[in-house]
Amino acid sequence: MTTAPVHRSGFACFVGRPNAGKSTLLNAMVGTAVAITSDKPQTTRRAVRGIVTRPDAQLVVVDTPGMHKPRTLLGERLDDLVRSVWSDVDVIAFCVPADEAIGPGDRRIVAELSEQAPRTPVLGVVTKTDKVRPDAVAAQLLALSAVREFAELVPVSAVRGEQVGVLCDLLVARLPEGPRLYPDGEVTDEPVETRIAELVREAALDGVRDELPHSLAAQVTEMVPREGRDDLTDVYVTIYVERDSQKAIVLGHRASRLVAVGRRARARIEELLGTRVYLDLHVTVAKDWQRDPKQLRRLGFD
Ligand SMILES: Nc1nc2c(ncn2[C@@H]2O[C@H](COP(=O)(O)OP(=O)(O)OP(=O)(O)O)[C@@H](O)[C@H]2O)c(=O)[nH]1
Repeated sequence: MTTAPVHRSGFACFVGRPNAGKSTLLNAMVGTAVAITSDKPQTTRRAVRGIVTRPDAQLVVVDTPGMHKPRTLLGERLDDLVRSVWSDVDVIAFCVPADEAIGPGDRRIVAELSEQAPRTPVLGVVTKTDKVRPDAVAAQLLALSAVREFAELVPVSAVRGEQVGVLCDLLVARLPEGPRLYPDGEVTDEPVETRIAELVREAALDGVRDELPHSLAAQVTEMVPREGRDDLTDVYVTIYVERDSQKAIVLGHRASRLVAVGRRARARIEELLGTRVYLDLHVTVAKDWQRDPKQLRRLGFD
């Protein structure tokens, strides 16, 4: 007698300190760059979803911003967002990088996880295993196992693609039985405008120094097909900074930096839209937008 194969579907999320490698892991798992990544902490500000569709399962991965001690209104909103995601998923992967000691920040997140999602299974993931020797990976797994009880412990290297499939299998195993939630071929349900704004922000963040990243936001103000052309899209994006000095940094000498940012972002947006793109970037100062409820709402951080 044969039984019908089981199909599972549901939601997972990656949790961890900023820079733990969550977005990179999500991208490796989905196979397409959905969430943006950078070497600056706190790059991710939205619950971007990556969708893995395979014959036996559909896993929707929700990427959350790195947790941190909130210092601004934006910080508080981000933490609220993270918590609302936790209580809404079937399985959580708690990530720590192999090359950094587990510290109070990690323990705080773990404690909050236990409080906010007491019944959700949590997998312990050691990321960036390619950065250290195998014995250090083993030591980190041991250290992680002392933090709390995990449903599974998994070492991964998103950059080398090592163990990413294993992690995916373990996440899928924790999903309930159910039909597909999204059509085949869909990798994210983020609106295209959001993905475009994120691509611009990613390009603008590249190479800037410490304090700017948190002050930078981007928003698509208009996106229209060029009249009479089906192969060209006009895209208008505003980049927000908090101070004049930051505007000068983003623009660069005679706007040379902005031009380079535009060139890089345009290539990615063309890939995304499948048309040629005319990209118009405009930099504007929105004073202290991270602390201003009205501005936060306008930029979509409700
Ligand atoms: N060597 C190595 N580097 C990695 C790996 N995964 C991520 N990184 C790097 O670590 C940095 C942070 O990665 P992200 O994926 O942006 O980290 P995140 O946890 O999503 O960060 P936030 O968005 O700030 O929460 C980037 O420079 C990545 O290239 C890995 O498997 N190996």
